[in-house]
Amino acid sequence: MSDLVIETTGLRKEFRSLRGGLRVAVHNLDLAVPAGGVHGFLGPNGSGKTTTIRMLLGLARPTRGTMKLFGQPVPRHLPQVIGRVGAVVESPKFSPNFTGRRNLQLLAGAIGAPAGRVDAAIETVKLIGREKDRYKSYSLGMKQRLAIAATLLKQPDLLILDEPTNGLDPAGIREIRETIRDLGDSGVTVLLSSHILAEVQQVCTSATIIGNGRLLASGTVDELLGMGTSYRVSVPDPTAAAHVLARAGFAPAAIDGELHVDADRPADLTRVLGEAGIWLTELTPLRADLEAYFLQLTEGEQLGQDAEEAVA
Ligand SMILES: Nc1ncnc2c1ncn2[C@@H]1O[C@H](COP(=O)(O)OP(=O)(O)OP(=O)(O)O)[C@@H](O)[C@H]1O
Repeated sequence: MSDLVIETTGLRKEFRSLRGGLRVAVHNLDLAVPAGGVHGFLGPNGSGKTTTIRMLLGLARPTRGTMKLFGQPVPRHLPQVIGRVGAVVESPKFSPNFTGRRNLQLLAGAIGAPAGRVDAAIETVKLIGREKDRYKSYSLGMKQRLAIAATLLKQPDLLILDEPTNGLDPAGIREIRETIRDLGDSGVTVLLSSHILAEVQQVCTSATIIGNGRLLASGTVDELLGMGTSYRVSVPDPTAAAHVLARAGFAPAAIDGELHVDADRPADLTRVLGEAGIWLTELTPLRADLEAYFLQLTEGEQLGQDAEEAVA
């Protein structure tokens, strides 16, 4: 039995453009989101995140491929699982003249959720103190938190948030990120789509990186941080070390008098050099965040642009 909450295989979505071409928004995407924690769905603008989410929620039809939520094929079995899924994809419609709390009470009534959940949801998203103010007086960040509160009324096991910090000021962003982290810690699986690397690095436990609708990398954030990292190798004899590393299949480079080498696992460098009797005086990772890695992966992608593909 799979413990994946979201699983897509060969997922593809084509849109037909007015000029008769095909725009492939999602290319054969294999997405695997494990249960628990916050999973980042990271990609530049226009890379296919919203399209993928809309397909998962039954709002758009895939051209090809399969999707499962909680191990159930969707959209076929969506009615069986949708009760376990909360999503903030588009701005929800709240009544501007009602208070935040009243809006939630109406929603709770509509879905048959116990009234007690309203206050619990308000507490979770940290709207206490403002819940009796009219919705129209809320800041963008408060509106976003109310939207998340609305999804919590059905106590979802999976929460899908499409770029929830878009358009917020720094304080609003911080609050939403805290709320998302708390939800992940509380056992809800959160899929957080974002084009902001720092956000994924700060909030997520695992992530999938896409560019132009294609999977670029996937794994725990720690794995992604470690992948393809470049190291500065300090040794008494850099020339000898460069020979040894090259013989072992690495590609050492002498940059500004320093020896730099890419490696997935730094222990491999230590071992190879140690076996040749070369002892490191220092091994320093040169890239400590996802930013450079992400930029490297998405290099050559048409960031934020629509990729037109001619009909084959
Ligand atoms: N209904 C549609 N008809 C035609 N093309 C579409 C449609 N919806 C999305 N696209 C195209 O599909 C591609 C992926 O868009 P999508 O909104 O999924 O990306 P995204 O990663 O969510 O980007 P953003 O962060 O800007 O929302 C884009 O090229 C977009 O123009």
